[in-house]
Amino acid sequence: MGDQDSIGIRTNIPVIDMQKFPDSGEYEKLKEACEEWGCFRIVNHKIPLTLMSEMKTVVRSLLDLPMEIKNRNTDVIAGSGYMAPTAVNPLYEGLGLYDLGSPLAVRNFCAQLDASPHQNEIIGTYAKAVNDLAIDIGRKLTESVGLFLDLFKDWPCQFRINKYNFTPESVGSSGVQIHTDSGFLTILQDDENVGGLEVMDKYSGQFVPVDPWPGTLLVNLGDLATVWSNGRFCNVKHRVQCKEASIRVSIASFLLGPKGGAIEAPQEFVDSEHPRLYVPVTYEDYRKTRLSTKLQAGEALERIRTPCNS
Ligand SMILES: O=C(O)CCC(=O)C(=O)O
Ligand SMILES: [Fe+2]
Repeated sequence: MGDQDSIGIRTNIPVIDMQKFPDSGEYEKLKEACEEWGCFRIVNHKIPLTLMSEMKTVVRSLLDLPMEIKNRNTDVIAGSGYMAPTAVNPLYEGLGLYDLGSPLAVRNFCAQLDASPHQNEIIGTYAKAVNDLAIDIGRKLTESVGLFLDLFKDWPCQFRINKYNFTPESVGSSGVQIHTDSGFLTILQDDENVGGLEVMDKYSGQFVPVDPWPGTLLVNLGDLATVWSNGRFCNVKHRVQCKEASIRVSIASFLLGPKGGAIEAPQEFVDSEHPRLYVPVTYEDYRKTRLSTKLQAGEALERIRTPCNS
């Protein structure tokens, strides 16, 4: 699925039209997108375009705050707070909020950054809308493989506001190295003008550029989607490259996993031909494994393999 160039290399990620559900053809496309790419664009989602652009304006101004204010955005869970540029990622910085579904967490985040009541209102509205959309997509994804579960209702969502300080000197270098997301799924509002995001085609190993497409959103599946689906869904490898000398801003919202509960493949995905690949794991434990091993591109899944594949 997706377009191919003249020598058969896939060049475009799939597009899912949210308004076409419950059309069975769209479910089929969604399933294929999850299995073949672990990544797709969504069009005709319910997040108003005005809210998306107002949110971009707000996050740009938060990222422009002085360092001493951004540093007040401290971790709530490991790695959830402000990340300043580092030697490994000198062009990247990000602010973070855990958890989007909690009005109190949103208020705390805004208070730390001295956000105005207007900014607070926009962040709160966006957080609720994206949280609801993540749950809706999660549900459609499970329906696409024939399961009707209310799996995601209480799962926390975290967001990261990413800024890439691209300059003429940095063209050609890396903004964020190759990685997979560790949670279940990610909704990304990428920069409407500045490209640089690339996803890996799992067959060819080649990177495919994800060009900006204003008004749409990108969905990436993470490691826990691979665990839940017993290896059917692809945890897409991706990276951000500096392609042009312009500041790039994106908002990534991660649907992580059940709070404190373990995630495991349902029995429907396990049979003699498809033995259980992974032991049940909580998001928190899996995240610890990723951080302690520094394995960022899905390799940490090997650490939770079922010992005897029963
Ligand atoms: O900035 C982007 O487009 C991607 C960011 C990303 O991959 C992430 O935050 O996990
Ligand atoms: Fe990512």
